[in-house]
Amino acid sequence: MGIIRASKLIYEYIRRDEDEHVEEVNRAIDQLTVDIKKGDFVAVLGHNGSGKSTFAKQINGILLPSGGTVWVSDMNTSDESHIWDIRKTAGMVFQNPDNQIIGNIVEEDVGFGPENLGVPTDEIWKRVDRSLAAVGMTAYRLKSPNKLSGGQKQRVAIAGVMAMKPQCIILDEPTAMLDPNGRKEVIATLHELNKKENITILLITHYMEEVIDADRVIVMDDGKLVMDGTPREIFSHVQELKSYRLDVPQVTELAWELKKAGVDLPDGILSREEFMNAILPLMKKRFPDQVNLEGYCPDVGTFGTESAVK
Ligand SMILES: Nc1ncnc2c1ncn2[C@@H]1O[C@H](COP(=O)(O)OP(=O)(O)OP(=O)(O)O)[C@@H](O)[C@H]1O
Repeated sequence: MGIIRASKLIYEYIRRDEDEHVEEVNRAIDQLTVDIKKGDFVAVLGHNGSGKSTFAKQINGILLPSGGTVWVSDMNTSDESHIWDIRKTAGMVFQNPDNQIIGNIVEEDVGFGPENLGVPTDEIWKRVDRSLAAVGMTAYRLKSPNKLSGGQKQRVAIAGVMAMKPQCIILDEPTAMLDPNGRKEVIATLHELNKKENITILLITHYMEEVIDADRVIVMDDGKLVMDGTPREIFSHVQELKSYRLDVPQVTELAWELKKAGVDLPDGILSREEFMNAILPLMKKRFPDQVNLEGYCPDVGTFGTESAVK
């Protein structure tokens, strides 16, 4: 059984008037059932308001279910006696690292979580060393977080969560405030943590190119789980994704348009090689003077971003 499980989960935001009468009920999560395997890298996609953040907050016990159940490592989040163990097991990283970083210098910030948990001092330092190394921030340990770039700050926030030794980390749009380089740094860090430390990752994101290397992608719409599969499977369903108001990576969209026009291309996300192999003979035929001898047409490279082309 998985490390995070939700069964028929319902969450309703309820607005009440001064007399505590219910004025409005907004069902943000509607009968969501999902089972996340330990060690998986799972990306959660969904349009604004589809319920992604509400789901994340249920895992960490910030919000408790209105119906159904969430288990983290077999602990029911509705059982108050488990709340601290649940938070140690499932760490949360939010969109804005400034809200999560409190230390005056980086190493102090990373040690803050374990210190609060009462971890002995020498063990705290071991964890700080290990966490900073894992996110590639050892060289910055004595710097003030204010002097760091957005991507570096977010890596410090991730190190701070890692120092609590979680089995999984849930990240709610951790790259939303970062520039493309910062985004790449953070996503690469998450894959390192997942592969080397076997930390389960649940990444909520709006950026399609960030889900391409995930083991599994789940798509939410209107509080429900509407798609579930590998990135390749999910991106094979361009029309369905569009019906949930999700953008498809440019290169996938291009491949889809080419297929509609009769070009023989494989389904799903194309590797650069698959795309080139399929498209180059056609390009050479159509624009013989513009395709160089290495078989690389510079214009093709602009069809998708590096990461989307993979
Ligand atoms: N504090 C709140 N009070 C009332 N309704 C809320 C609250 N937070 C979220 N909602 C509503 O719950 C639904 C799901 O919101 P949620 O923030 O979970 O979606 P999301 O997929 O994370 O969106 P986004 O991508 O914009 O962050 C939306 O209809 C939203 O308006």
